[in-house]
Amino acid sequence: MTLKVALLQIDIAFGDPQANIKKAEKWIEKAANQKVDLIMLPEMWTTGYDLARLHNMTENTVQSLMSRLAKVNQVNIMAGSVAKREGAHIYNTSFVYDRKGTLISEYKKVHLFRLMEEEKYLAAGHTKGEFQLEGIPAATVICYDIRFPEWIRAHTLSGARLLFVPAEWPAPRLDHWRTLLQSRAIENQCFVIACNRVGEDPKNVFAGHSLIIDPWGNIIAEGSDQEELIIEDIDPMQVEEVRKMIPIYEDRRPELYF
Ligand SMILES: O=C(O)CCC(=O)C(=O)O
Repeated sequence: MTLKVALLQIDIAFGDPQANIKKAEKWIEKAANQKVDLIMLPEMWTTGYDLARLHNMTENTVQSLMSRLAKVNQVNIMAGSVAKREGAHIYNTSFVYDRKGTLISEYKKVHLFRLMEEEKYLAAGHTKGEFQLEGIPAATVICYDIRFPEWIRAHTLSGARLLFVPAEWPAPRLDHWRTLLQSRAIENQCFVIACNRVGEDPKNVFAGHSLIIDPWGNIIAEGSDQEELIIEDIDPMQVEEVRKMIPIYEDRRPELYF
């Protein structure tokens, strides 16, 4: 069984949730018309990194909208991440909805990125981002999380075969983006499906170059640095083939690693 995946590589209006939600709704309809199985958005796509004003912009209506769009279009939606308030804290939180519109995953970014001052405005999550996508073990991590190979390995050790990475990755470190994502795919023998934004905010230019990488490390789809709908088929069975050929999970020596 193959899965047709659509990445919405969009620009994000700084601190303007209404404009961003309207745009996402249009792009989701456009992708759904192409009969895809999953639609994915980037990181913090309702607000961008307007962190100082986030307390006025935590957007909880977006959850019911994503659930409705998933159900109406009978498509899985990996809804990137948005700022979500819980009590006194705001978290960089990702959501996944299945074809019935049911919330099947909620993940709060664990590693906060100091270079963009996340630790000043956001609280860090403490739990893994595992879920089942149409019976396939999958996981979400967010942007900076990919610099922590132990965190990704923790997810693949408990079964993840598909790794989703919503991001707002800046252009000056495009080489890191590509190399880190390819490394995570090769060393964990899993698919990596990474949706980055394009455009700029007052402090950063963003790279685009969203990527879909197979478990052998081949880049099977790559965006440009412009807004774009990227659609690609993936075959999750490829994970088993690669893991059989080079059985790293059997050959690990964890007793020596700490
Ligand atoms: O690690 C990086 O270079 C970029 C990370 C980032 O932009 C983020 O986590 O939002």
